[in-house]
Amino acid sequence: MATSKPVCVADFEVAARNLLPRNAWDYYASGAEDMYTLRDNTDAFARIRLRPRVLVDVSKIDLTTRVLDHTIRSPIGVSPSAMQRMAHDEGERATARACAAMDTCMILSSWSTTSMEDVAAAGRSVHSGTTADLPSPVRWFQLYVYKDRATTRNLVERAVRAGYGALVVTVDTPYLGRRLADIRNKFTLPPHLTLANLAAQGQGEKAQMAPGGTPVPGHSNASGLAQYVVDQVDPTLTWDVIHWLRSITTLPIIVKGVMTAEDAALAVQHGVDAIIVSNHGGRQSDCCLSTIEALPEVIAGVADRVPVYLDGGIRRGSDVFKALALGARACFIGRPVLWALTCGGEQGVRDMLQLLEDEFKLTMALAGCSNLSQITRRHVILPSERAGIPLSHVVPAKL
Ligand SMILES: Cc1cc2nc3c(=O)[nH]c(=O)nc-3n(C[C@H](O)[C@H](O)[C@H](O)COP(=O)(O)O)c2cc1C
Ligand SMILES: CCCCC(=O)C(=O)O
Repeated sequence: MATSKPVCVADFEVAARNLLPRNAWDYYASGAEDMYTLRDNTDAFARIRLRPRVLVDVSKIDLTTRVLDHTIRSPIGVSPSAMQRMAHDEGERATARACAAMDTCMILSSWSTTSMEDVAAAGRSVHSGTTADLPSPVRWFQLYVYKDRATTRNLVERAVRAGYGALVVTVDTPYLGRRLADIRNKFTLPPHLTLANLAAQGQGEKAQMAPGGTPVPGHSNASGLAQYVVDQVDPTLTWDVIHWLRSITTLPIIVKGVMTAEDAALAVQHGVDAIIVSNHGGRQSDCCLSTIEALPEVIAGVADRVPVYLDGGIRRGSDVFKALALGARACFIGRPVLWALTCGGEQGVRDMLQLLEDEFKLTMALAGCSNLSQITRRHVILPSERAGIPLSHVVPAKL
């Protein structure tokens, strides 16, 4: 932990940067290519301003929300990020315990360095220790679809058995984005760690990330990770995969990585249960829009038929407020979890989530909202509106 307690998410980042080995820091922090989208994800939030309402009783603020059929304590969940044991020996277990303690949703990566069964048990132990009637923690499993469908099917079946409540299918990664630092570092997983979900199904050798093998599109000189993706992950996926998944599981299906109205409408047509607007933290296609800028069109494409969540660039409670004002039902956090994990394991992640929750609650109070349904489109003002287009042209007043 830093010598003084972090007072904002950025403090966790500075502390983690000083603690992590280069290979791990670069992998966690990088975006693709020139990292325009990575920067835009945060900068675009900063360009949105609030329209606070006053003289509203905000002495009690209710942050609870529902994600699919689960009630969680606040609309701030945890995105899937691979290989968390590079940050802290307890890795994904610590994140699971922190999420359970904070009563929020954790999405576990397919490429965790702890098996999904061990993570499931870790999340559960916090709750079962003291109060028997507390609900099980909300955990979803993020799925990469392997070329080998038997491998994929095994992952899904194990996720069901381990009690995961939904599948989050990542759809923005037919190949890995070009992350220059990882290429320079020839990034691979440190030798004492494995992609535990694959190793647990007897595919330890597939979880090696050695350069060499099938040529990687766009990578004259690939990182071990990019090579692993090109060897294993199915780049032929189409919307048919949703129907295939439906044929093998009854779990709700969420697609992660939708950025346009067209794909949002297709996702609904193909029967998904929810959408996560995500550009993979700017790690896949550089130059695509920030997620907060893409959110309005995705919301329009969905037209209230399924819930829309968002990740990418959330670093402040006010960012969560802005996303909800623009129509997201909840937000998910990526890198800040890895920084907090590095700094203080489970306690670090709890502190970071608490900090974001406190900031969000204060933003609500200062904007005159005492529950989430009171956060509306009229609470935010976009750069185009600041530039002179009157808000009344964009959102009709509902007084
Ligand atoms: C180190 C790292 C690993 C990630 N691993 C995965 C993954 O395994 N599966 C996935 O769907 N997304 C993965 N992501 C993307 C995140 O789920 C999320 O979309 C992104 O980090 C959100 O942006 P933020 O970091 O600005 O909060 C990863 C992101 C990072 C930074
Ligand atoms: C297929 C990529 C695996 C991990 C990941 O999603 C990331 O590094 O961004």
